[in-house]
Amino acid sequence: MSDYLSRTTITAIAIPLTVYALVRLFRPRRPPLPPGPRGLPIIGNLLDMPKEDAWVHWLHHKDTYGPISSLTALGRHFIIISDMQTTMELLEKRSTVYAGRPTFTFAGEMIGWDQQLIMSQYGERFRAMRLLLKGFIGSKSAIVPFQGTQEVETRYFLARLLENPDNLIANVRLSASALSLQMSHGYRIETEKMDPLIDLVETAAREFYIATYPGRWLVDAMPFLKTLPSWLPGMGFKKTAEIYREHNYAQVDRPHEFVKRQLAEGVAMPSFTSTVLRREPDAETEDALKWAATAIYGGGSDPSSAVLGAFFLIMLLYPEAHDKAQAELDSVVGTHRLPTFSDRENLPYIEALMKELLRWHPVGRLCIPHRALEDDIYNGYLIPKGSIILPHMWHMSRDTTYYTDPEDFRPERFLKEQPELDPNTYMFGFGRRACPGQDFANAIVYLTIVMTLSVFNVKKAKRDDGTEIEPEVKWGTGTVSHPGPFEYSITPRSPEAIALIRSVYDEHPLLPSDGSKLL
Ligand code: HEM
Repeated sequence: MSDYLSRTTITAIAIPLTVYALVRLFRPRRPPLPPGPRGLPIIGNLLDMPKEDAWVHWLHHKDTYGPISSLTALGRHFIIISDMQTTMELLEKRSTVYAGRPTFTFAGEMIGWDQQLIMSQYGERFRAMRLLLKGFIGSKSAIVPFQGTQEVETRYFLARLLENPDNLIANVRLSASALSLQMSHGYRIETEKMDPLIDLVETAAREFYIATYPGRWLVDAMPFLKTLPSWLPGMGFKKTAEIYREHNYAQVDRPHEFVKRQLAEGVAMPSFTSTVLRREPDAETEDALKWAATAIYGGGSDPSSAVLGAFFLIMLLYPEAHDKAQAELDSVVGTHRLPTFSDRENLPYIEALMKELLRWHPVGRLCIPHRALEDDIYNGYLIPKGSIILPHMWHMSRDTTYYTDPEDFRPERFLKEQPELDPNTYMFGFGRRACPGQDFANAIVYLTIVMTLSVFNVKKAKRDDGTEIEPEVKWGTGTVSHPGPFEYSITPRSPEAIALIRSVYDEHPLLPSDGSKLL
């Protein structure tokens, strides 16, 4: 009996083991992940993840592991791509596979940032938002109707700069916000005091950075925590999520309702929101509309002001570029009027300077992460579904395959008979997630540069003894990299320039802001 039992037991154990061994032996082998640092049991590469300044942290990956490398932390795969060819092959050619964004329980599900275009997942709602934006700002011709507004706003910028040259960066931001909100909602901001809508948007943006800070919210690693009752100890994050959620939704709903009231009263300014609302959209389209409208100012004003902040710093560091740009403006436009959009095609040096500005200081050095929506195989490596993809744009901007002496700021590289690679092909991102505001962004940058240089000299500040002060070059470490504070001198070029700047108040008297109409 016991013999029989032991034989049965052995058989019962041996059969499944044999089957398991055979399955393993004949199972198609999963290709390896791209190379990367060796991880520890359970936590994987958690200790290899960046604590701050992620783009610097990943710099060495290209030399150590090649153009594509990987890490796995707490079961999540991160793929770092450091060259153009791999990026284009994956994110452009296989764009549907890589059209996702990382998911966050706290920022996404609990606060609702996954409703915002920039964090939304690929699908019908995403496509509806992108389609609405495409018709409005998705091409050079689409933005033409807003050029007049842009010219007036940029002239206000010059006038504020003349009155208060010390507030350069705040003024740049104000201008980008003023323009974006006019385009998105026909909303005129307060310029004398803090505007309530900008206050709300900036609060929500600050909270977004806190909410997506890697490793800060335990609920991202253990999503079940969100279902526990709020009175339990350690559940304070639920209250925080509630407050942040209120701000996130308010920044979307309040300007949208403002436009609806303006339309009802027959006083709505032309804008993205009023144009689509006039077509009486169904509920789904209206929902897509209000979140897409938020993307115009939420997605646009920060990177645009970062690029312009970099422009002013670069003018101090490379005075020869400043002088050449001014000389071109003087010969093409003259000094009796301000440049406009119609001058753009006759200003090749300015166009080259804009490209070099984008390349030399990539404001989004690691792009916005994409997420693989299915398993993919590239060059024999497995990129598992759910992997977070980090395209290292800074590396691309410094690649000597495309750029000679990449550390030099040299607009001439784009004016050669064989121009070097135009950074517009990658600095605005890739595939289905590429920036929808590229032409609008270039228009903002163009007009600010040409109008500023035609009436102001942008130079290094001087000490009392006349010696120049070298500006401090320090770049912010956020997702969008702004320059740190630096000293400068911005002075009008002539009395004629002063008169041109001031003429905006006669030609376009300042209208009252809409701040008080935002309920
Ligand atoms: C010079 C200024 C700008 C730069 C350098 C820039 C760059 C970028 C980059 C690199 C991305 C990520 C693309 C990707 O994931 O592959 C992006 C996304 C985005 N940008 Fe821009 N951008 C700028 C201005 C603007 C403007 C003016 C708008 C306003 C409409 C805008 C709206 C957006 C939105 C909504 C997204 C998210 C798209 C999505 O997830 O589908 N950006 N931008």
